[in-house]
Amino acid sequence: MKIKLEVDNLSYQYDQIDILTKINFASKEGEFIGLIGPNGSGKSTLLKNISNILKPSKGIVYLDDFDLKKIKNKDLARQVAIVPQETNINYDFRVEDIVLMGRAPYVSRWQGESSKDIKVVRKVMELTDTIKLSDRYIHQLSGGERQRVVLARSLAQEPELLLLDEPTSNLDINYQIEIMELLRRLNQKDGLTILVILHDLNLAAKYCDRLLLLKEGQIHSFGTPQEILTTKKIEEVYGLKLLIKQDYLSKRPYLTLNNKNSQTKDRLDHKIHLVCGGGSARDLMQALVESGYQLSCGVLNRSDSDWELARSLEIETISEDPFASISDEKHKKNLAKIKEADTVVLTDIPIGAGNLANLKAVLWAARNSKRVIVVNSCKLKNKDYTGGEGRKIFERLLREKVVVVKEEFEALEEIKML
Ligand SMILES: Nc1ncnc2c1ncn2[C@@H]1O[C@H](COP(=O)(O)OP(=O)(O)OP(=O)(O)O)[C@@H](O)[C@H]1O
Repeated sequence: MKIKLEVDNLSYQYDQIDILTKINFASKEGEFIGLIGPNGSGKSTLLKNISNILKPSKGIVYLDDFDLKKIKNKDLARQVAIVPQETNINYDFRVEDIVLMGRAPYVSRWQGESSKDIKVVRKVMELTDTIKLSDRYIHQLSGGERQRVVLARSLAQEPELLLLDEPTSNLDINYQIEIMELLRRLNQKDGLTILVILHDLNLAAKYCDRLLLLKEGQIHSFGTPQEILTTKKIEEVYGLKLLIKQDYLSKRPYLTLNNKNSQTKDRLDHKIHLVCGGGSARDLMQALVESGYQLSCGVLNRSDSDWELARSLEIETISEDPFASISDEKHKKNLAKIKEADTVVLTDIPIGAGNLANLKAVLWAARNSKRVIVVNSCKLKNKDYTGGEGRKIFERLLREKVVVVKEEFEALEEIKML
């Protein structure tokens, strides 16, 4: 059965200092939640409150609608396991014996461990690749090996809710991926509900269903990776401007450092309106933002990949319904943005009926002495889904005074030459 976690109005104080304030959230059954936030924002404290290591100063934690405080320790240990941040173990036991300790909630005091206990221990040691460490002593292990042993011990509890405090912090890149993949399998196949603290936001984006973003002991926001990992929210919480792209296949965000952070903050006094679509501005859009240009986009159909990217970069965008042709209203807005712009860039959009108005808008720009840069690659030359009408407009455009470049990066070079 999948377990549901609910945290109701939880506050926590250390030495009368508020560490967590009014935390409210609920997981769905069998959900994979990432807990993110800067150092000291209260992530570990929240995890400890949920696992009963700390008692909330106010508020209640519910497991499947049962108040956690009222659940007996042994029962709780069958439902909830925690993999702590600190994996130092004060006693020097063999690895296999440490993992076997995870069976304590099941082992009868009189009969000792059963064959089932042994079977579970073997299974979780295989899953965590710790079998080969079975006879080693815990103090002989590296930080990463110890982390996997502690995870194995928690899995041996066969919990329904697994809480993990930075389980990948000591792991090399191979084990990081392996452990996250293992957690995903346990979540998807066995229905294990997971709440995991992660500092690596890309791992969080890749694996979690939803992210709980903490700031100074309060929930800043809670939602899907796409909703949470936006440049705006990350800047609000971490004070850092990151570039956020979207993975082409999974559609999940991924973050890269913006090397020109300071330049981005000093925005250039140059407005660019980008007419794009279908991923044709994938690299250019980010490069322009990174370079500090004031960017607008339009008209883009919602859910188009360029629209998604523009949204994640928080670029002002004129949007149209998915697959709809551009309405008069949106066309006018597009022209208004073009009027404001210093430069208009047309990327390699496919010429479909939906894009005719966009082509007309760029033609209007060129005829009204706007600086227009056209990324003219073969798709635009060859593919016209409008029975020739789009092609005619495009040819008219090329007869105007426009700068034609072949590839996206050349458009950026051209803009920079101004
Ligand atoms: N035992 C303690 N006594 C007093 N204050 C504490 C104690 N443990 C943590 N704190 C404080 O509580 C706040 C939240 O700490 P917590 O460890 O929960 O943050 P975190 O988000 O997990 O940080 P990190 O990312 O660095 O692990 C911090 O300001 C910390 O200094």
